[in-house]
Amino acid sequence: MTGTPIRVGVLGARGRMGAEAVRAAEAAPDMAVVAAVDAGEDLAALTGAQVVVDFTHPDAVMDNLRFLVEHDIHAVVGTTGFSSGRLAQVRGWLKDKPELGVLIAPNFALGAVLAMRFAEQAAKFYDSAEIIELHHNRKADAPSGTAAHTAQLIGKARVQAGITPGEDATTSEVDGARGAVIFDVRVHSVRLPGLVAHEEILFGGQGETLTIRHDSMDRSSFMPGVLLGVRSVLAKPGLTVGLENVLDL
Ligand SMILES: NC(=O)C1=CN([C@@H]2O[C@H](COP(=O)(O)OP(=O)(O)OC[C@H]3O[C@@H](n4cnc5c(N)ncnc54)[C@H](OP(=O)(O)O)[C@@H]3O)[C@@H](O)[C@H]2O)C=CC1
Ligand SMILES: O=C(O)C1=N[C@H](C(=O)O)C[C@H](O)C1
Repeated sequence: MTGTPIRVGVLGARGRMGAEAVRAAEAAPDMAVVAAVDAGEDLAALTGAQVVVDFTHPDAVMDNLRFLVEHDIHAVVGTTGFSSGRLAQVRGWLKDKPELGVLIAPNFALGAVLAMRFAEQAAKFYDSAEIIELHHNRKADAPSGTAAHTAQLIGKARVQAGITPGEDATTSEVDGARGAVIFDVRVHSVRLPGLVAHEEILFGGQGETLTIRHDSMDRSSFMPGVLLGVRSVLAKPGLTVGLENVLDL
């Protein structure tokens, strides 16, 4: 490595993803971990960092982000739970910080990012689509941030193509049996021990179906994306949503 390493802090450092991020950044030749902070610990420990990676909880992430922006620290955020209202709030905080970058990505796994892109492309050709996301049973939020983002991409692509959602003859339903509706797309959440993070995007058309599936078998799958995020956020001011925006897709 030549040059000074990027000073990295990790929030949620003792969690499943945070611990993995600490290990990955420590192993990266161009990074040095200068702070590892978990729940109940003082955020002031992060003030020596150039970039902080956040894998905490949807209830905690906005306070963390406000602190980071206030202290001119770039942020790479994997924590889920970002509504359009929350994103607007972050944009507002960044208005007076023209050099600061925040990257929020619902999924850092390359395959998951590609699956979302492929789903967005397929959405123009099918009026019927449903998503099944499958995760470990320690996950706090449902549906997953990835599934919600995928549904949004499909919904927007359909609107752009002038496609209305296809027929669904269901008139009698046990509550929840047809899943949650996000941007007119049905999303079904499975929670089981043994799983890590999986998503299936199903399209139905005349006499055919198309299934796009991604599996994270291990949390190391997210790390190349996290490290790429840390490297790119320094040169990408403002709010960026989605790793696809720093990949050459
Ligand atoms: N974008 C992506 O690619 C991925 C995103 N995720 C998302 O990342 C988030 C974390 O997932 P995961 O690691 O599995 O969850 P964990 O529960 O394993 O880890 C979260 C950690 O954050 C800690 N924490 C909670 N609040 C704070 C706070 N205010 N400040 C500092 N630390 C805090 C928790 O402590 P305690 O347990 O004591 O509360 C815990 O140690 C989730 O939103 C998940 O959906 C997960 C995988 C990939
Ligand atoms: O909690 C998880 O584990 C994951 N969360 C993210 C999400 O909600 O999409 C990303 C990945 O699916 C793993």
